[in-house]
Amino acid sequence: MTENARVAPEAVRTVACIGAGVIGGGWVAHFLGRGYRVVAWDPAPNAEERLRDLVSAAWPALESLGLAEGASMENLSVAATLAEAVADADFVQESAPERLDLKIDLLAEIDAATPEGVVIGSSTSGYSMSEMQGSARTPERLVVGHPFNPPYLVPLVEVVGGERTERWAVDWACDFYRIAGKSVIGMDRELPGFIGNRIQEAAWREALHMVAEGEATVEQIDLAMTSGPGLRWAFFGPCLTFHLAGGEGGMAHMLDHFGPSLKSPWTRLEAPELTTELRDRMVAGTDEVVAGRSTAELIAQRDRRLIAVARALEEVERAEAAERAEGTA
Ligand SMILES: NC(=O)C1=CN([C@@H]2O[C@H](COP(=O)(O)OP(=O)(O)OC[C@H]3O[C@@H](n4cnc5c(N)ncnc54)[C@H](O)[C@@H]3O)[C@@H](O)[C@H]2O)C=CC1
Ligand SMILES: C[N+](C)(C)CC(=O)CC(=O)[O-]
Repeated sequence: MTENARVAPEAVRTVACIGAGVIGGGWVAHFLGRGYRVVAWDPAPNAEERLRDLVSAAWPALESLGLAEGASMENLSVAATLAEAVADADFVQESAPERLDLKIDLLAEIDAATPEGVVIGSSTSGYSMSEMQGSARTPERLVVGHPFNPPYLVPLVEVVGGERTERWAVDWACDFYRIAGKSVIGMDRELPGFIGNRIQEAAWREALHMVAEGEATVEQIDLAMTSGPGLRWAFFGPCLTFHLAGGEGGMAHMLDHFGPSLKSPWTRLEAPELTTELRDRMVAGTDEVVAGRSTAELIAQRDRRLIAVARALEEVERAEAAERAEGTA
């Protein structure tokens, strides 16, 4: 149902990036690295210089990952006005500050200036599109495309529409982001914080509780994640990781064994009721992800990946230390 779109996702040539700070600039670098022409607009007086610096700094990483054919920093232009930036766009990515009033007005302005049938994605990290699309004339083409920082290296983008978004726009955006090299989660309903932020904000809230109450230092919290769960989450995620915590009994044994501790005061958050339905859903969902692999196979995969991540980090750290010693870092 993407016939409502002006161009097919695979025919996109020009992307407009509105707002070019940390995330907008990261999107610009990503799209350039993938061979698109990018037109950016940002109202800050030093925006162009800052953006070109960000892209230049990102370029070596993009080169080492492999640039798309024709990819070049020369394909970036910075427009003088928002209307100029979106005039020839096949897709628009909005990455302005996270303020609801600003997003509502800006998305209406982008919508009014953007050619018909062009999908507009917002990088918002928490607002729902239903909250933001109220003033747009054609809200049916507005979607959330929530990235992770930096968008040119972290692949995930979460895509979801609002109450007034049409299905074709969500499908189109999912297809486009995939073609543009992203790992896409297309969501069929709006959730506060989407999926990734909902998970990481829970950990973040606990970290802030611990620092506020003097229970742990920032260093301890970061070490706890980078030497612990974070290493595993890079490849298995919390569900498959805890499946292995149940040994041969897998997720079922894990929930039966450790489920009651969800109610213990380890966490300051309200715990969900571990109903039979939730337990069974977790076990079935984990079985799908396991896809027939034995516990031994999963352990071997996990260990190979842990070693690979550790080696890769060591290599980077050694290179940085050598650069520091040479005074180049
Ligand atoms: N920083 C992060 O880690 C992440 C941020 N996001 C989302 O990305 C969006 C941008 O956040 P950041 O890049 O971190 O903020 P930022 O403050 O680094 O960049 C915002 C940019 O928007 C520009 N701007 C200000 N008013 C504007 C307007 N009316 N129209 C267009 N641009 C305007 C600013 O000059 C600035 O360059 C937010 O919605 C945020 O929630 C999403 C994922 C991660
Ligand atoms: C800090 N943040 C909530 C804006 C972070 C994100 O939205 C995603 C990320 O990059 O972790």
